Amino acid sequence: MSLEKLSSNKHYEGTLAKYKFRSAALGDTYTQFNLFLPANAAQGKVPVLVYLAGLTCTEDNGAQKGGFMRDAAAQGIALLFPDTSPRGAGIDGEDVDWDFGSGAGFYLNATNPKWSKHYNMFSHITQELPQVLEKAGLPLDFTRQSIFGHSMGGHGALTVYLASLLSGMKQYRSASAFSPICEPSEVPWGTKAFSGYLAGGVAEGKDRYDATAMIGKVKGAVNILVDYGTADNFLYQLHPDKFLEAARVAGHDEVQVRVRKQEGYDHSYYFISTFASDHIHFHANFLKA
Ligand SMILES: N[C@@H](CCC(=O)N[C@@H](CSC=O)C(=O)NCC(=O)O)C(=O)O
Repeated sequence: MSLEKLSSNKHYEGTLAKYKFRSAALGDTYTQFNLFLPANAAQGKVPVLVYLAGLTCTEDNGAQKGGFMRDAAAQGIALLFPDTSPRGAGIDGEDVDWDFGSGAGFYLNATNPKWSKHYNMFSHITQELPQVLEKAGLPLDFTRQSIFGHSMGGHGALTVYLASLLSGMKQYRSASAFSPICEPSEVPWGTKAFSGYLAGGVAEGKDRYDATAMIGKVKGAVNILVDYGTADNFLYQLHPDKFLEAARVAGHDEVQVRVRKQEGYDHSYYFISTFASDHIHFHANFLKA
């Protein structure tokens, strides 16, 4: 599990580096990630904010187009950008569709035997990456960790965060999302992923990986921010209104769950980078508390 550094660039007085390692969680395939370390990481461990990208993305989309680094550098927060799926697993059909298989890991642990050796992005994000980075001696404080993401990655951020609360682990301090798939068990992207990756199909997905179903089960306080655009051509896949309604029914008020409707914005990184600063500052409130 040793890390190989592939590139390094000075960025806002810190460093953005790309690494590669052989992942056990992803079935012994090579995976890559980008890591931004702010300048103050030279003095000691810094908090970590994990960014999960969407369908068709790699570890590069958020790092190159998200516009997150200026504020992360100013706040002294590291940014971790994992890939969105295993690569080159050699599974029949994994490279056929853009919304299933490669580039579309959905941040779950597959239980369908066809996919379960490799498609374990949930374990990769929540366990393997923190262990590998800590073992490598990188100056990261995983006791101060939060998570955010876009679209499929927004679904990932919300469900990883809520799963950690429901398990009692509280691994993450806060979660935020740009145009997340909030109710995957009711929309085409999600039902396709759950039917394919999970032995128990959509019912298993609804129980374990559906933010709208999960938020209703969380009893304690949550720290969640969601932004979506009214001109998003994928809005029918997202259901932010359903997530908000479920949160309110469960007693989570606007301090705990804030869902913002942004007029005229679409699904792109132009939208994400417009509100990037808000999301970094939202997480900084909890990571630096
Ligand atoms: N190929 C698709 C569009 C794919 C797309 O829009 N991907 C989004 C994430 S969608 C949900 O997870 C994305 O982030 N793309 C990468 C980027 O840099 O914009 C089509 O043809 O419609």
